[in-house]
Amino acid sequence: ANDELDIKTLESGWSYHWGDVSYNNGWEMQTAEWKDLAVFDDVPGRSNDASILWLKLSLPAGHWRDPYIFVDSIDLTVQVFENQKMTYEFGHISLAGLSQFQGWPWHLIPVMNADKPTELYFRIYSNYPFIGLSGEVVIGEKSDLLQRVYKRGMTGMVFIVILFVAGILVTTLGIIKRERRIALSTGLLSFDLVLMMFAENELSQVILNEPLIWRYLAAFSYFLVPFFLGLVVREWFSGVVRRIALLVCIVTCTFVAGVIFASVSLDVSFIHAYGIFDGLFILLVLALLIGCFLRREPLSFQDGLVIFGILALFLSLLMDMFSAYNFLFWIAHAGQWGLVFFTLAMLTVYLAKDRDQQVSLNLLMHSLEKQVAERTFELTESKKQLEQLAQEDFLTGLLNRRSFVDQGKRELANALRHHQPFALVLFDIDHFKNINDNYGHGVGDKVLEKLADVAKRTSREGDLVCRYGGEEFVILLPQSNTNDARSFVKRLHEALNNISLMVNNGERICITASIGIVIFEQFIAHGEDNHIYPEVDKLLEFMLSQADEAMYEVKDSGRNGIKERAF
Ligand SMILES: Nc1nc2c(ncn2[C@@H]2O[C@H](COP(=O)(O)OP(=O)(O)OP(=O)(O)O)[C@@H](O)[C@H]2O)c(=O)[nH]1
Repeated sequence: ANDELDIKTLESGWSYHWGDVSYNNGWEMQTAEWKDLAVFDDVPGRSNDASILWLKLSLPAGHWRDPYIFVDSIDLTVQVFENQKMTYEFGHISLAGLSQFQGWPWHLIPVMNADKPTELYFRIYSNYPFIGLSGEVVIGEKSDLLQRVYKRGMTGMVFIVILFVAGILVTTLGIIKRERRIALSTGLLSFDLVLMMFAENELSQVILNEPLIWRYLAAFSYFLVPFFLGLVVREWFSGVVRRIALLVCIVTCTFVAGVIFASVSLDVSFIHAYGIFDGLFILLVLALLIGCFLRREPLSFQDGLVIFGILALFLSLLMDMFSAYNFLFWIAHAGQWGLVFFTLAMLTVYLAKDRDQQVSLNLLMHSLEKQVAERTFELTESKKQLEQLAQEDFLTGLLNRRSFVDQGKRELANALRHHQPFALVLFDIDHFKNINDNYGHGVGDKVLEKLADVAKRTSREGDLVCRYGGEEFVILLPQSNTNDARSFVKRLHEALNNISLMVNNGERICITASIGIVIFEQFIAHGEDNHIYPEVDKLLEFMLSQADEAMYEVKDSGRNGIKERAF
């Protein structure tokens, strides 16, 4: 890029002089003792009290139209002289050689007479451990240099935008998903990093030429990184690391409060805090990382991603730090990659967490639905059972009296509507009392069960078989004419007579029954205006009483027989 744009790195032609040299009352540069400087950003032989360094740059003649020298950064303030005139000043260095920190912007220093060999003198002030020029020092056309610095700034802006968008995404998603604390802590950290990166970006200086303000913003957002990182870790992890994270937050806040107090009350510039903070930063983030690994539970994929993010952030800031201390060569945007990795890792974790929640929510819904379906099925079943129990006679399982009356009335109404004949059979076991008395109630029950079984099997599907009283049974036969009813009652009589039950002593019990039958065929044939019983509601009652009477006639005439009444 340097070749394309005709930009040259200024590697040679430098010499230095520690301490001030008179330039105001007589130009003493020629008499001052200059030593050759191989690398301009690491000037040897500084004594403890030296806060002024002079640098001399011998420039050969060049063919420039509008030549400028670009310097990445200067510690801390500078005056530049050419032809015994000050041509550039950043900050103000007094005659007595005192100055104040003004921020760390990049510099474009004009070169007035570049068409012939010229000498440039840099009067640099610093009460900071570092003094001199740092980063890149190049010469070129002003427009080329600006183009380069803007390009670099724009690259940085891409990282900033990614970080900003990721921050907004995480925060919004978190708020929607009601995970405010994780969302806010991650969002705050992202926005803190955005502020730090923007304040340090080349373009911030173009937007507002106030390097000191940008430095304040950059410094305090940097100092607060462990605090927000601590918040994220606290929200994300459980166990001992939460306590470590709390400690990290407290230490960071105390540090920031101390820096503010020192710069306001003790008039100590906050840039001195950088050196202390860099060490503290390493300790705090290491503590957080170790804390993350101290957990008893195994690390999940998401935990791993969070740790990876913190590690990337840590390494990138470490690289930035090292390059600032000249341990590493100047790496532009080294740190920014780490920040982007961190935010993207957090975003991925967040989305993964969101997906997991969705999946477990679906699973939960599924199992809930299943449980509800099972319970509903059980309830319906028990309801059915209860309904059946309410209709059944508990001993024989036949219809009980109440449900027989209900269903019987419905059947009769149907029969009348469709003009179909029907019959009703009522029977009673003869001398049942004797069975109870002779063999016990249990045997009596067995006889009743057996009898119910026989009655059920003898009748048809649609017949209503009911245990009407103790040993009294009723069967309603819908759609049965006289013939059907007679043949049924005959079959029933035989079946009942055939019942035999073996008791314990080997004796056989046989039973007989007295049966009354009422047949309604003529009534139906003559229509509902029949004078005998027009009221449908009372029809069943009437049939029952008629059957009862018929049955008692059998009893009176010696039992074990059938009596019929027809209407
Ligand atoms: N084992 C048993 N006995 C019952 C049940 N319900 C009623 N009984 C008995 O049935 C008998 C009915 O007796 P009765 O009304 O005198 O009539 P019976 O002995 O059958 O004589 P007749 O009907 O005149 O032939 C009584 O002894 C009742 O205790 C029951 O659920 N189980």
